[in-house]
Amino acid sequence: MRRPLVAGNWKMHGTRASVAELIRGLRHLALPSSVEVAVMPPCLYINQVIQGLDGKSIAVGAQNCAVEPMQGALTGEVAPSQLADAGCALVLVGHSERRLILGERDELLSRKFAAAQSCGLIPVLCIGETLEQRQAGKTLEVVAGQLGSVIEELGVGAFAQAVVAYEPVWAIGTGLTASPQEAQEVHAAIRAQLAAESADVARGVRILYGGSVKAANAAELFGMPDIDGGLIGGASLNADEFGAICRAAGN
Ligand SMILES: O=C(CO)COP(=O)(O)O
Repeated sequence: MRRPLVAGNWKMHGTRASVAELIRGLRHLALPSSVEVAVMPPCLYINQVIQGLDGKSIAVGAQNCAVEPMQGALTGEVAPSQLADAGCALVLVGHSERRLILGERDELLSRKFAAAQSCGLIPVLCIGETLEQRQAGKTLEVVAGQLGSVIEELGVGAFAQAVVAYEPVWAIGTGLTASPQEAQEVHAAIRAQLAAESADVARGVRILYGGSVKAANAAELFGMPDIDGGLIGGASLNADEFGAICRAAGN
């Protein structure tokens, strides 16, 4: 059985004071041991979060990493090896905000994915269609292209130590959520694409759903057979709400 994963992507939110308060809230949560829980603070606060959560079984991840695995001359970037050194366990690769606002493309993302893995980090590959693409009936084609480019570059075996997050762009931060059936259709297609190359990898890989997940809709989404947890944005900034979402993944 796949162990559900719920990860909170804090995006570009927080100050030292608000992060301290969120850490306090997270420390008080009763979390189900059947669920793996992670938070992804802005890079600046990773250290504060790792120290603050000491003893609490919540993993810490980053929202991005450099294309080069090791430290070196790459101004403004953070190497996967540095994230691992700081105590991170995971890293997001290809969040739609980075694809769309910063122009990150599939080829670059395969390199980040490989760089992260070479340092022992678990990459969480984010894929998903825009509203325009969905309305044009291209959802499965877009998602298959984003996933397929990493499979092509690195081989399906790379997904034995990775997570996929399906995040429809139109559902991010909008309050619109894919219905459990809509999400399940895409998750099943993602798993089938992996299964075409390796049944074992497909069976083991966790595919998270992201896009306006809240305590109120989490259980229904997580109840679908191919949804193995969530990547939570806004709702992860509230410890109690985040805790309720984690508990929904454990039921
Ligand atoms: O982008 C997301 C997580 O990576 C989802 O964000 P929201 O939960 O705020 O819609």
